[in-house]
Amino acid sequence: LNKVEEKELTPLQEALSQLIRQLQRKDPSALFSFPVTDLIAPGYSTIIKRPMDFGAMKEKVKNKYYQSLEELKEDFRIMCENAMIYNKPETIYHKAARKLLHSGMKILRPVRGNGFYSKSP
Ligand SMILES: COc1ccc(C(=O)NC2CCC2)cc1-c1cc(C(C)=O)n2cccnc12
Repeated sequence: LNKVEEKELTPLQEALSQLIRQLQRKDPSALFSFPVTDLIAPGYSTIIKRPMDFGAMKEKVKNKYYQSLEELKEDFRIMCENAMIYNKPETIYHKAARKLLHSGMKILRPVRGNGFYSKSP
């Protein structure tokens, strides 16, 4: 019988998944859950060179792309900064991104890599 082996999550994957869940609670309208398309945001793909969203971050955790907490933090920052670059300051998206960045950093800043996972010695 082909046994479906359940995917054991590594401690890092567990920690990163938990952090993303906490961060997503700060985005109740799910404006950052999925990729921004050129359809809803004209010219987006020409302006924003490194698109990022929570779905992509979860995929990267699943594929063991992240080697450290720092790399997740960087993607989170890029995601928020993209929204503050593309959307004018008075838009709900720019304001939501600024708010998300601040509340998200309160969650991520105190989280200490235990040294084992961070690349830098
Ligand atoms: C996955 O992205 C989205 C998903 C849903 C919505 C959405 O529900 N917009 C309604 C709230 C007022 C229209 C908006 C967005 C959205 C995010 C963004 C970001 C993050 O820049 N955005 C920019 C311009 C236009 N729409 C958006």
